[in-house]
Amino acid sequence: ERKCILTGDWQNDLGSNMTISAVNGAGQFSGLYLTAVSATEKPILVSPLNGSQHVDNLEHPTFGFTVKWSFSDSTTVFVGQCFTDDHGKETLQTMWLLRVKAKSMDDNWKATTVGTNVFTRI
Ligand SMILES: CC(=O)N1C(=O)N[C@@H]2[C@H](CCCCC(=O)O)SC[C@@H]21
Repeated sequence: ERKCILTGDWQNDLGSNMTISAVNGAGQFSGLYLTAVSATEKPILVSPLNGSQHVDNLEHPTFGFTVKWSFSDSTTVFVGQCFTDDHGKETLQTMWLLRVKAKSMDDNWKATTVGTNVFTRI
């Protein structure tokens, strides 16, 4: 069957790149995320990510990871699944929640955005 281990380099349709390190026996991994876009005006810097994927059944595993942005007070969580097409091409179909820091509780309602995004290997 077609296995999908997330280790490696990925790019999404915004042009953001991520590198995922070795996935350990428990499915845990870390990595680095370089976003091509940002909600802040601050200079973009590489940011750390940590997450885990299912490794018990490597057929189209689900995963999740968190990016703690190094250049802003925001955090993004990604959740998704790895699919492999008939030619062996892998894609990560994800949804994400970006939480930016709200100035006060009054701004809490508008501090989380959601989106979908697809990653392919580079
Ligand atoms: C994959 C995807 O859609 N995104 C991506 O690659 N970059 C943007 C956001 C970057 C946030 C940077 C930190 C900040 O602006 O405070 S996370 C969701 C979106």
